[in-house]
Amino acid sequence: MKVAWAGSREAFQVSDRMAKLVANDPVFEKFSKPMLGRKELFKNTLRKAAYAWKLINDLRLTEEEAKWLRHYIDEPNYTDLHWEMFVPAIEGQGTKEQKKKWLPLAQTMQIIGTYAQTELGHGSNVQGLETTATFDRQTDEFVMHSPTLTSSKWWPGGMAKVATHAIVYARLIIDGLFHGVHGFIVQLRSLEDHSPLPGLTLGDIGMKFGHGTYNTMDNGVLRFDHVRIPRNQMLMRVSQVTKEGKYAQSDVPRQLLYGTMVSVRQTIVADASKALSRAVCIATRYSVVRRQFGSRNGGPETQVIDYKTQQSRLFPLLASAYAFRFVGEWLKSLYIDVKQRLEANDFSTLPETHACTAGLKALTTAATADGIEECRKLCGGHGYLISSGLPELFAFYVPACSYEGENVVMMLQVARFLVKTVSNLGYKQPVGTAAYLGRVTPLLQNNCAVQTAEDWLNPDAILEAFEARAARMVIGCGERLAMFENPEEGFAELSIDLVEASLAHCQLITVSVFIQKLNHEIPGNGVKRSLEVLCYVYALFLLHKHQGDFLATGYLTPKQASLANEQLRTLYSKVRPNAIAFVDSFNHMDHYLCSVLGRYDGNVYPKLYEAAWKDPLNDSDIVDGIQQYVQPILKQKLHYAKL
Ligand SMILES: CCCCC/C=C\C/C=C\C/C=C\C=C\C(=O)SCCNC(=O)CCNC(=O)[C@H](O)C(C)(C)COP(=O)(O)OP(=O)(O)OC[C@H]1O[C@@H](n2cnc3c(N)ncnc32)[C@H](O)[C@@H]1OP(=O)(O)O
Ligand SMILES: Cc1cc2nc3c(=O)[nH]c(=O)nc-3n(C[C@H](O)[C@H](O)[C@H](O)COP(=O)(O)OP(=O)(O)OC[C@H]3O[C@@H](n4cnc5c(N)ncnc54)[C@H](O)[C@@H]3O)c2cc1C
Repeated sequence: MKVAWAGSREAFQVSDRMAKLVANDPVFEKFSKPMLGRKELFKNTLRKAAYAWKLINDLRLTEEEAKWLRHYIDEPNYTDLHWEMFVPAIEGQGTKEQKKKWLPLAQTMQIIGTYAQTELGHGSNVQGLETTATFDRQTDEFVMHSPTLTSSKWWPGGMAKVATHAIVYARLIIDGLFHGVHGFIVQLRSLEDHSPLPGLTLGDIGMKFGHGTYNTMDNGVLRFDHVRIPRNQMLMRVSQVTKEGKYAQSDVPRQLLYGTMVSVRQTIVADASKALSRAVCIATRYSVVRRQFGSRNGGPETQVIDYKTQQSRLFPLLASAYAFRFVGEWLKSLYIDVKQRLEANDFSTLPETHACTAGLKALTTAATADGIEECRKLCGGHGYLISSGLPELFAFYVPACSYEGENVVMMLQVARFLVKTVSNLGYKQPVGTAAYLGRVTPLLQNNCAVQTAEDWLNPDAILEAFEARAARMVIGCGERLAMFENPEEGFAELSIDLVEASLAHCQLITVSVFIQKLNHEIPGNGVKRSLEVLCYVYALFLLHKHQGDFLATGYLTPKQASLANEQLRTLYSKVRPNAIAFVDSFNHMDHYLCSVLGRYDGNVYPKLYEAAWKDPLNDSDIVDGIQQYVQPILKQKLHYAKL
């Protein structure tokens, strides 16, 4: 099962080796983080990042090993942006010459980069960005400028205090004409003394949600006051500006400029499965340890994991962690395929890849953020302690619903893809994840044939249900859209339904990938049978949660929906015996979980009690302030005007 979760034996070995390397190195201790002030916290992160970079070089780690090392260090910091956005942006949007010049500097960290796209006034709407890059043909330079307060670059990670360079997205202006938003390599700080270069105002945007989590990252604000950069620092794979000031758009889609975001969105889906698996591991292990009520004749109380309500909240999240793991693997292969096609200027799968990365990013991050919070609640009061590991995990994770594409905005991109697919049905057969829309007649006409709860243990019945639901919602939106004279107005008016139809489409993808994974990639019987149970839990949980869609579209009867719920209850009883095996298969070390409740040894109460005494407030019995502010109250016998 560990290999099934890791994806392969080799992947398991790499991640296991890196997890142990981090867990066994005191430099990467993290329990004390919440007690540090912002400056200490940040300096601590710089120290860890420097030590990690030395480890990577001393141990000659591979790129894959280094990714896992950074992952298990589990601390947002400037290297995230450098490796996951700055370098990929140059790789994806730079010319051969630009890659030849900048990549060696970036790959040896002689320069440290960030990705500066979002501004105070615009994040989702990239075409609305205000920073300008005006071409000066006299000097063969671009003049970077922040014309308004809202044009201030705002949020880029690592930009406030560390990054020496940035990919800055700005409006290209030539002779007063706007030629779209493009990326520009801009140096921010001196490589000698790290001071901001002339014309640049740089700072941190302030503390973020949760204490010890994202405040290890220096998300920055940046303003330009007519800063000049050479013309060859505009990323020119997609579009070019000649020395004479002529703008040329290559025969590649302008959306390749968005390629870095697509790349990160597909990694975010894999990250969602990791984050959700951490929370589920903690909540499952604790639910086995925790006993409450149910004692018979002085015997032990009931383990809370045996309550059906606890199972109905926990096991769908366990199943979702596996579903997101598998769909993340599938999405990565889709992304690798599109990257290879782009090399050959084949853009045929770019729209679908964009829709899948956008939609699955939104689906998995929303479900994971909600799931982490549910896991905190599943642990009762102790889930609210920092030592449970859950509050910090939640605070670290929730911005994923906003960054790399705000979730609703992303779902609207899926809707745009689906509407276009439906409008082309007459003369273009949909393929890939939209292929089911090419079979709408049976999907619109045939209703569910399930007669018993057992009938739901059939992948074909489940697949047909999810295809019919999505098809009927998408086609329904298409039909209502057709009634609007102005398609854009119709899209805006129907956007709520369109987002719901997009969610149905994305849930179909996750269910379908889970089924495919079981049918084609999981060998043998034991692991396969166990994962089949989780696949049915995932699918039937979604069907139950969204039964309104299945009923409203006429595909399911209330009886069939009730049979699905009955089967779900039965499935929970099948998950229960393997619950700990499922979470142990994540191979999360105690260091990574950073949770007293989720300890592998289950030794919760003594360790909870021990952790309490580490709080600085327990350094003394009579703490500072008692004499000055509490004793007087006790002695003054003051009271309300009217007792
Ligand atoms: C740092 C990484 C560490 C490891 C990774 C893990 C986690 C991350 C950790 C922490 C976070 C750290 C950093 C966070 C960074 C950021 O957040 S970077 C900034 C992210 N910002 C966004 O995502 C902005 C979202 N907005 C957009 O992408 C675009 O504005 C939007 C697509 C919404 C609209 O673009 P626009 O140009 O206006 O296009 P249209 O809607 O008009 O569509 C025109 C056509 O283009 C197609 N299209 C749009 N985008 C793409 C794309 N990416 N690829 C391919 N095609 C695209 C669209 O479908 C339309 O096609 P049709 O005309 O319909 O055919
Ligand atoms: C922790 C963190 C790290 C980040 N790091 C970086 C970074 O390194 N580099 C970088 O460039 N950026 C970064 N960002 C910024 C991030 O990319 C943006 O915050 C994100 O893209 C959301 O954009 P926004 O803030 O403009 O949201 P908005 O779009 O302003 O969202 C506000 C509300 O408006 C709604 N809305 C917006 N448009 C529409 C529409 N057309 N239809 C319907 N509803 C709509 C949204 O659904 C949302 O409910 C980071 C953000 C965070 C939180």
